[in-house]
Amino acid sequence: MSDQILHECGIAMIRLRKPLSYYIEKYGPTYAMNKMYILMEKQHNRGQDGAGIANIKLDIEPGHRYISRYRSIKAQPVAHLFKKISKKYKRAQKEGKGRFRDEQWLKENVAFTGELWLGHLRYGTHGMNSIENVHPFLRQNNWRSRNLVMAGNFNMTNVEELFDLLVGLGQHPKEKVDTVTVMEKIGHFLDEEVQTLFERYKDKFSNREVSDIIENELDLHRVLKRACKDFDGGYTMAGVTGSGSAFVTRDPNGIRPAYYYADDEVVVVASEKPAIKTAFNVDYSQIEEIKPGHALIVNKSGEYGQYQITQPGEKTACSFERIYFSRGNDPDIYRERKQLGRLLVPQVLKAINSDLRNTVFSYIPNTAETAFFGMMEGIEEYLINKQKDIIIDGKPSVDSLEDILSLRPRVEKLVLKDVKLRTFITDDEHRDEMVSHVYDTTYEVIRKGIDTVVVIDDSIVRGTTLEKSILKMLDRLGPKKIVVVSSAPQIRFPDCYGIDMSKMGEFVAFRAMRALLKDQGKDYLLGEVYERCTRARGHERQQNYVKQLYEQFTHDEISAKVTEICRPADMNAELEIIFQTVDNLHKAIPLHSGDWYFTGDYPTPGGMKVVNRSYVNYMEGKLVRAY
Ligand SMILES: NC(=O)CC[C@H](N)C(=O)O
Repeated sequence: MSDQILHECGIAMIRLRKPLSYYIEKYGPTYAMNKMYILMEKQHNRGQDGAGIANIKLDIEPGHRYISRYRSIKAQPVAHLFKKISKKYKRAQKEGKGRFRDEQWLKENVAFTGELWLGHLRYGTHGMNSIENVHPFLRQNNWRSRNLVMAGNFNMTNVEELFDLLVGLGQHPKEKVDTVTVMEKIGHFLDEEVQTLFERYKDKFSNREVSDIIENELDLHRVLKRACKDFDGGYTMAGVTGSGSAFVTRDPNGIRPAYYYADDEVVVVASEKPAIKTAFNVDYSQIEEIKPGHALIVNKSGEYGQYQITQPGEKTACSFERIYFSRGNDPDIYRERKQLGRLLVPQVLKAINSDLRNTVFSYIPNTAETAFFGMMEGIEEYLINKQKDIIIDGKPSVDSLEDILSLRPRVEKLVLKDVKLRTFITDDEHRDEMVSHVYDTTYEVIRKGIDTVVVIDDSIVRGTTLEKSILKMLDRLGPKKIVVVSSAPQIRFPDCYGIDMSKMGEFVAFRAMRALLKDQGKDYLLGEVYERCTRARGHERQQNYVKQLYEQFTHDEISAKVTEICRPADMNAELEIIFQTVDNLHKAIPLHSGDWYFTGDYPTPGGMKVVNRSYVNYMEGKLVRAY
């Protein structure tokens, strides 16, 4: 990925299903902490802002702490958290001696030794990047079962409405941060559930007995059904109660990912499968997806199941997870990325005039590497078929047979990513120069004026890194032509379900469409669409009016204009930018069909509102998020 887009959060949950002493004996006292560390570290790709972790101890006597939480916004937040936690363990080992292996002593004296863990990696899409906004969030209460600890990978498109609903319920929230809004909504119905159970049993039992009954009978299924019905967005929300029940619930379209594994020792949940696989060394086929519109609920005694929370809609899981965000060592994702590269081959061959002798193939590190392998397999296949044809035809006339058979695609590592250089010199010209050195290249492998360079990237969002860094750098090598290939289609519309790209005017595809309108004297359409968007404001069901602007042009016209925009002023080589088609995207990634950023087809009414609002913001010159 050359243009950085910030995105995503990751969740990690572990519930030990047997008494703590079982694990102490079998694996040692640090078992769950170690597993949690791996689970979170293997998802570090999902949170650039911070990380947090909470731990709940089951069945603690009154007077002892049973909820612990740490959060960090340090440069390596996961490592920072676990350094602090392991310090506690080390001290306990030193001071406790033999008691370090005693369940009772550990739980009474050492934090983070409970049976239930909830971890989170954050990239914020709402609110600032401050420690207060790092998950898990706590909603505290003196009744154990009313305590709620929450963390999520989510973005709601109707936070304002949800906030108003809370006020309507009689609450008085002190902030508008989306995680608080969502937690307060769930917390409200958790309170009601506890209260209902209390009313039911209070005449027959003492209050202390009722508390126990409540903890055992707490119906999170009912709580979530009531709380989630007004959510509009993409979400995987995880929560645990002070009494030790837990849930992870997923939006009706399955936009955000969630996977789990369970056996008689543990229930584990994570945003990505490879994290579970690596941490617990289980078979891939044993890791299941939490179904869209469902919640995985683990009750206080450790029983678990999936329950329907909202009416599941069409499954439109985010395809960007597969193209770029998620780790590429998931076997399905690996295959899909390769297939994305392979499907681009016909377009690539056209761009290089099938001249493999004078073409060098390369990729932008690191996320485009897998697509690159797929593209090269496709090129090799083409070559073998070509060689076969020539031999079968018996016409090796152009070259000698040996020449034909020895031809191999030329592959070089042309683009290297370096650390960002500090832009301490503040004038624009020098800042641009520093930006251009984020990447470096390999010299003397390109034949000047003869070779074409093909580089594949996973996506092109704003096009600025291409223009300011990569193309300038590659052009200095003196190639005849540069072909940039994007394994993702043109990003035309904003995201509002977890990826931080809601300012439409920044997308290079949008700028291209805008320039084409101007070239063709169709500028008047901008105002027409603006009117439609403003007239629709406040309406629940809206259409995506911005689509009409893109519909004026073909895929190729937009690609050609993107090429023009990204071309640095002083570039010598010819340039061509190629994008994946949406059809091929779906062929490569059939089970994750969420494609609103490419097509404008949002799966929820809130998404339609966001795209129109984003356009209005653009027209009014407001550089703000559209949700
Ligand atoms: N990327 C995410 O999932 C963000 C979660 C939440 N909206 C936050 O800003 O904290």
